[in-house]
Amino acid sequence: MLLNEEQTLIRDTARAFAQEQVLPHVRAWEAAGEIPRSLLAEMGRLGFMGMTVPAEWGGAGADMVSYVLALEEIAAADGGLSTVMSVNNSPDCAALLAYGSPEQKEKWLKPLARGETLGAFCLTEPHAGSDASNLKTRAEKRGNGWVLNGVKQFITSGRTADMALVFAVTDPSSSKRGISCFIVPTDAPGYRVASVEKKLGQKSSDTCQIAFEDCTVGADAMLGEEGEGYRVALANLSVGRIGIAAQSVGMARAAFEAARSYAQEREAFGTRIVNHQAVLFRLADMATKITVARQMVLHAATLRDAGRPCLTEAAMAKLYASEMAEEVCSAAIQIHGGYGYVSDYLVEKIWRDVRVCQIYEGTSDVQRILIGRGLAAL
Ligand SMILES: CC(C)(COP(=O)(O)OP(=O)(O)OC[C@H]1O[C@@H](n2cnc3c(N)ncnc32)[C@H](O)[C@@H]1OP(=O)(O)O)[C@@H](O)C(=O)NCCC(=O)NCCSC(=O)CCS(=O)O
Repeated sequence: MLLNEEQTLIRDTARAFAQEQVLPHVRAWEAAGEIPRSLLAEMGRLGFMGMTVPAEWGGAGADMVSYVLALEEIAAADGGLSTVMSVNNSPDCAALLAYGSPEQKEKWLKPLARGETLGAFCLTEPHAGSDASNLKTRAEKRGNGWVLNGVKQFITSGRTADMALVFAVTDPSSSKRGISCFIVPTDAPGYRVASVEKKLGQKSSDTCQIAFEDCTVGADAMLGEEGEGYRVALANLSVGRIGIAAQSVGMARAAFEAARSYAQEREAFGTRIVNHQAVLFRLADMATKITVARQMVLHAATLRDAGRPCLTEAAMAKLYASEMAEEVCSAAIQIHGGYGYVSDYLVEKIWRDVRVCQIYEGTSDVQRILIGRGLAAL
């Protein structure tokens, strides 16, 4: 796909930012389990935290193609940071843009899209991941507002976010149509970070279990209509999944580039290892698969920009790109030999970081369900 001038500029800006201001620090942030808030603020100033949000609501007003290009660049520097960016953009900003009232957009979307505040997305529960409508978190009407009780699991930015979109059952007798979405400030009494998970990868971003204990919000906290929450979640997750696919491409590309550089320097059997056909063919396969995945991402994003349905294409992009990325990152370790397995080189980190792309925002098998439904509807 050929990029236009604006898309190229956004990609190049994101690449320079990621390589200069992110990459040199990733080991330190991984060790600290934290990304400096000043960096997120800078990303906000560059327009990366609300990329497809129109300027009137604090965003960059860019298209989806530009968004996935920028996300690939950030992911090529740090997987954890790309996930924070991804959740903030979509589902969070996207859901507020699509379902928020003008007052909600003014109060919550503008600062989120500008990178002045950070968002979390609380759908998953300890017993309800793929089976996302099987929620136990309850929201009960009390006085003029709502009281939330329940536990949410695997919440990106749960400790650092300023606000969260929280999905809770408002009518237990109505199944999927009894779920509503609430905008909850994380300093509301009753929002408690129950634990910060110890993870395989993406350690720079926090992933938390959040307990809602008589967490009280006003009537104006509901996003969308009562009972519309499950739709709000699924509609925005499907778009968010194009972003996860872009992150997968970015991490795979970074591992590929590291392996190519290493192969051009390292010598074995009297020559640089890139001259061994086994290594060169491995690099050729890696580059081909990354290119295929990127085209799938760009295709899904282009459909989205054109206002065309892209549910199946988004699911296909996430499925292929995330599984490809693990394979490519493993091949990059193989090219590095023993050095690929130790922390002197980044490929071991990238391999750890990319694994979750096959799990979060819908596992590979959830993507297969969605693709299968798309095929059945043909
Ligand atoms: C496995 C599932 C795909 C199963 O979905 P369902 O069969 O339960 O859902 P449906 O009955 O098909 O849809 C319900 C409702 O929503 C509407 N809908 C669905 N998709 C869309 C869409 N793309 N756009 C608009 N509307 C949509 C649909 O029409 C129905 O509406 P009506 O009732 O007819 O009015 C699903 O459960 C699934 O995707 N599971 C995976 C969940 C997942 O990805 N979880 C990760 C969440 S991330 C998180 O919580 C924390 C991590 S974070 O990233 O920080």
